[in-house]
Amino acid sequence: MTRLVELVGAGYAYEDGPAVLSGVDFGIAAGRALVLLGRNGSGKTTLMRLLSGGLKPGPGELRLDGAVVAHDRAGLTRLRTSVQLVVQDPDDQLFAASVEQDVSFGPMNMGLPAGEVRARVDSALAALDITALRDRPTHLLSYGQRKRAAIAGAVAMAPRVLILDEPTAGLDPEGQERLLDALAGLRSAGTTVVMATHDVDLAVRWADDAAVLTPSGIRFGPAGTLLSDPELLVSAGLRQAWSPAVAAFLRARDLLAGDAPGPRTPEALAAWAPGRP
Ligand SMILES: Nc1ncnc2c1ncn2[C@@H]1O[C@H](COP(=O)(O)OP(=O)(O)OP(=O)(O)O)[C@@H](O)[C@H]1O
Repeated sequence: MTRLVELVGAGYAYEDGPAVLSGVDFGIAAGRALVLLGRNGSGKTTLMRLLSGGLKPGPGELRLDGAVVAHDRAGLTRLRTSVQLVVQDPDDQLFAASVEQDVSFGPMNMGLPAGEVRARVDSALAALDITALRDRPTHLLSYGQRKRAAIAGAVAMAPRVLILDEPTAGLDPEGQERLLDALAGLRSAGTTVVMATHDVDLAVRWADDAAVLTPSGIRFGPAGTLLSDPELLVSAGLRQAWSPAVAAFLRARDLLAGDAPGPRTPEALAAWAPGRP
């Protein structure tokens, strides 16, 4: 599995504080949907900021395509054309007067020609389904619209890896589905997407791989396996996911073959149940 960006032997402590992360060997593999889970304060945001260059690991190193990233202007500029982080609160990210101005800021700052900037903005707005909001002042957008505008700003940088800190938090169910559709479109266009979330059900449904931050370190593996492990979930302060719990219940009653995947959503269970004995 090719790791686009990775931390090797990495740790981080904020000034005057204890180490938040230590001994981290962890990377983002091309083409996989990766979810980060862990209790409040476990270090998810810190990990994402290390992977996207906002923080410098100490000790350890960050590598992009296998080469150590220098945390200087040239190194970080190169990193940011490949890896983009969208922070949790869109108001920490949006700063320009209109959606178009905000989304075009990154590509303009890269010195791209006007036509290329325009094409990237058009494509990012379309990907997040906010083309109609192009001229709207950012401060007049709804929270969900601001979330999508902030993500569009990162998408306009055409990153290979898009890292999202709790992108669905605060969105209503329809807003969550719209966002997941947008992420599915980005993934099929070749972008590797990583998200931090506290929503274990969403993680099971969405992710290929999971990284679970526990007091004894980061556990990494296939999302379906890791997030069906009750002990791991308890150690990470997470509740059990709905679909593995339902599958275990059905298996215990011989309603589901041992290796068959259970229904992934309540709607799928409702559709599946009538045909069962
Ligand atoms: N700028 C900072 N200065 C000092 N300590 C910080 C800073 N940012 C985070 N921390 C501390 O680092 C630890 C990890 O925080 P981090 O934000 O990475 O956790 P998280 O898993 O993203 O949490 P949450 O789920 O609440 O968003 C916490 O103990 C936090 O108080």
